[in-house]
Amino acid sequence: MENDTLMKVENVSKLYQMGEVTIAAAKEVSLELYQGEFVVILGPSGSGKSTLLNILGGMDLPTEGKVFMEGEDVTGYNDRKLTIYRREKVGFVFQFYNLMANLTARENVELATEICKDALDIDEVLEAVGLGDRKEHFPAQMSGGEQQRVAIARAVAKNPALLLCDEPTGALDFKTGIKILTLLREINKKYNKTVIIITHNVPIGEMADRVIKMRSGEIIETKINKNPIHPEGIEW
Ligand SMILES: Nc1ncnc2c1ncn2[C@@H]1O[C@H](COP(=O)(O)OP(=O)(O)OP(=O)(O)O)[C@@H](O)[C@H]1O
Repeated sequence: MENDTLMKVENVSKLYQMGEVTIAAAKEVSLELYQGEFVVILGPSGSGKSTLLNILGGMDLPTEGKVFMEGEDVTGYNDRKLTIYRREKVGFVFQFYNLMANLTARENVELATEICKDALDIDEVLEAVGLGDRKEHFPAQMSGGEQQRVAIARAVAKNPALLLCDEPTGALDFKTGIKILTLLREINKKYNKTVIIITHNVPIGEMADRVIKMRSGEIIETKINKNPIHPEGIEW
């Protein structure tokens, strides 16, 4: 693991006012993310994982605190700058792929890269995710695992600084899930991308360089894995 800081989260809270009650979806969260690191954020439902992910990804702003990407204060961005931030700095991978049904695998990736400055070669990335021979297939002609590979290619081809994955194996069977985790680790190494997975699936933490545990909007534990295991060694 390299120690160049990519992101800094400083005392971030996200508060929701529900009538008389204030809900803290995130409570004074502070953390640093390093270049090329593979991080798993673990926590049960309602622990604040999505809230943190949305803030890291520039989809939401905190009520309090600051977020820095490569030294720049994202929390000070206006809407236009936030849009550029999401477009150029962050690649998203979701549980349910979110592909365009009427576009082929290649076109899905192409569409995402068209608006990016430093996009990678689409065909090379599709090869890297193991879809070299399925580029012209539509999502309906592909398995869930293959669709998730397209979604990963789409996120990676933008050449973002950060890859945010929200329960990327949540809709997949165990074996396919392991393959997707293996792919995410390969992408992390090959492109030296910082990858963050959020999940409630505890064993996935074993493959990470660092595991961050959340509960009730707070980070309750951070663990560094000196020897993260190969995803094929994970069982759930
Ligand atoms: N827009 C909102 N308004 C009010 N409360 C919210 C809002 N968004 C999230 N919360 C609350 O904040 C807490 C954290 O939610 P969050 O979605 O971040 O958890 P999570 O760990 O991602 O859960 P899950 O795994 O179920 O997606 C929850 O108690 C949730 O109900």
